Amino acid sequence: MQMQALNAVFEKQSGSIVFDGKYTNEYEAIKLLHTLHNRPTHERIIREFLTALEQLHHVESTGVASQRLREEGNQKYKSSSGDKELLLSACRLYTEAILTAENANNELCLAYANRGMALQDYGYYRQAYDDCACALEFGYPKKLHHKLIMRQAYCAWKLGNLELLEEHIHSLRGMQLNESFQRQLLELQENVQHLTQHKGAIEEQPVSAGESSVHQIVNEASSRGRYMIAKERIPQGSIIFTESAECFVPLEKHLICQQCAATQLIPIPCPNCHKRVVYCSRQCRERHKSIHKYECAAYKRDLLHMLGISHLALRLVLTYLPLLTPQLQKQRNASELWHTFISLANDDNDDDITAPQYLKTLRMITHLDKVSETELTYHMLCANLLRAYLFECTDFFDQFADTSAPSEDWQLFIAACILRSSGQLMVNGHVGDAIMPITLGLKEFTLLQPKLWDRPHHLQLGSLHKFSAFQLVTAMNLPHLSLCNHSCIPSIRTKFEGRSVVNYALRDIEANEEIFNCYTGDCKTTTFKERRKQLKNTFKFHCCCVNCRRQHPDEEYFMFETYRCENPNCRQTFVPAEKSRNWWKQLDGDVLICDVCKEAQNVYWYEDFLVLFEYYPNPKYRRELFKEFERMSNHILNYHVIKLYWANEIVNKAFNALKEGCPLDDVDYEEIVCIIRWQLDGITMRYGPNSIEYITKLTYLWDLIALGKYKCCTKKMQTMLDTLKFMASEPKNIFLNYYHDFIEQHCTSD
Ligand SMILES: C[S@@+](CC[C@H](N)C(=O)[O-])C[C@H]1O[C@@H](n2cnc3c(N)ncnc32)[C@H](O)[C@@H]1O
Repeated sequence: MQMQALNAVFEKQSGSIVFDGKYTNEYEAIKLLHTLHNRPTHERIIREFLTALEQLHHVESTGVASQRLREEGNQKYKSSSGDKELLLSACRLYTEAILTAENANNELCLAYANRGMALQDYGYYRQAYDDCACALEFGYPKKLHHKLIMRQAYCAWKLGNLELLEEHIHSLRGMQLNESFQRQLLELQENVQHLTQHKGAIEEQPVSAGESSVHQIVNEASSRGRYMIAKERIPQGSIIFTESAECFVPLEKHLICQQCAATQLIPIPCPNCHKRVVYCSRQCRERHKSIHKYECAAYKRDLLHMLGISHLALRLVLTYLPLLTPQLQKQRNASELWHTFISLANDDNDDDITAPQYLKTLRMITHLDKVSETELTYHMLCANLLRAYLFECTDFFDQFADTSAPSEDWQLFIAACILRSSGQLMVNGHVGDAIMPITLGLKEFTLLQPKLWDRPHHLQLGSLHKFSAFQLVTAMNLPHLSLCNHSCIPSIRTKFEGRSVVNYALRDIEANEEIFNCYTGDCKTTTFKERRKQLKNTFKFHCCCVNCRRQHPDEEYFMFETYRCENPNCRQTFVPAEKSRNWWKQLDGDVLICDVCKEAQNVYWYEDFLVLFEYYPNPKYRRELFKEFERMSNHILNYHVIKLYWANEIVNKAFNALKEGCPLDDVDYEEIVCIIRWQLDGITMRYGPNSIEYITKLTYLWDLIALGKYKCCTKKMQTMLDTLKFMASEPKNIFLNYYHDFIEQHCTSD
């Protein structure tokens, strides 16, 4: 509905835009919009659209709904008496109560207070501490403050934070406390003496932003622009550089921390924008304030997810503009503002490695001059809409009141800046991934899943495979990583760690060799034709990498698509024509034809397999299925995509059967282990041994080891453990805990 409304708004506007001549720059493009004879009509249409998007809510009814949820939570809490699952169920209900309350503060504070109590019982002390602070912030009854402060003091003690503990003890000393609270206070005072070390556990982990000197940027006039090379030999697996994104946005409405991109969090929402923005801590909420104050009204209207890359462009402008304002405030009009801004972007005197991120960002390449008029119009209209939003719904432009240029000129300039950032991000933006539980809905939180955890950050036995998938969660601006040019055989592997990245050498890189990223799927997962199209459409170049220069650039891809002809007179290996390659995803679709003898394959082996798969719970058919899976190799070679796909389905089915109480015997387990190991070898071939694809599928094997169904030798285990280095720390800690809790004891020495 909203998307349709947006399209209608854009359609009404785009009809009156006429490009006369060649594209000049973002400023001129926006000026074209600003000087249209019917601009007042356009402005009215946008205003009406923004008003229609407003989603008002009734504080009273949200309050009532929140209260109901909190009371349900209370019941769970009361019945929990030490039961961890029930305790987490209570936390989950309290979380819903917090999200539902929105800004019904009288309920919000109670929901926070109750969640804080349950989280403390569970052992999430940092989050419990913050919940108490939130309860106080949103108006928890004054006469009960001592309860929350006592809880905060307790959590501070558990977190080893002496400073906070002392602060809260000090407040408690000034309060009237009953006997029981006096006793608790005494105990806490004793704890102060035990706590000699300040561990500062409430502090966010510092992000290493240092860039090592093993690489450098080459800036010479060439059609492929700047690029990165190795200054010295970089061995496989070593870190080339790290970078922390100053700007990112969550993708697909994922409820991740808007400040640090943590995916595993107990949410502290902004109460004013309909549960669309959450943080992992109060500290993150505080740090994000300078951005959120201008985005809150847009989230409230659910506007930003409709605008794709322009949202990240807006964040770039909101983040970097304050740094540029000193140079801009003396400029008298939009044209001067623009020229000053562009001269900063063009001034590349600074060394590219050490330049601050905003300068690197300003200098990112854009191909807006090469996009179609339709595409350009779309991005112009998005930028203009965001400009109008900032003007109509926020006080963003007030900050320029004392500068030389009038507000109208600042508006034009800001829209041009957003458009420029959008163009840059089209070719420089990055998408970050995260390992998350497979079945988790968008509004669910990993840490609050009752059936998953045994205690904080420690999974229940047999649950690791729930982390067998990853999702794309962030769109990020990483201007240093963006300096890597593309190759279909990349030389780096990027690990996404919240809003930071660590870039490892995928293989040995020799001194002076160029360091390549891959902007598309690589040459093993996509065809030459697919990549060529994407690189041309989005990145505006033809790839001439080592692979693309090969006589058969699809050779590696075809390794996973090769068949042996069923025709006894042929029996040749072949790769089907592109249009029939997906025959197996839709059996009544295309026919598979041998490329050599041109005979249609009747694929009986595949149909037999599918029938057996349906009868999986029946042990007899299951055994047959395993055999049929093996026999597939008579028809599809190597680590064929079909076999890799079905390996995963069989393993999944086994774990689902286990969940549903369908017993598997030792022979089944042996077969499943063989399939998982084969699958892991295939994934290693296709995606690499340190890939997120490999790590996520490792979870199945680890669960079987933990359940005592497979004995793994220490050496093999060490190889698996080594891959964890390529994981973000949030899931890595969970994997390591799981290893120590359940796996270590099952490893054999030979
Ligand atoms: C993310 S930027 C890479 C850094 C860029 N070279 C620069 O100077 O800012 C992507 C753009 O670089 C250029 N590029 C990247 N890889 C290339 C390649 N292999 N061959 C030619 N041009 C390339 C294209 O213009 C592409 O749109």
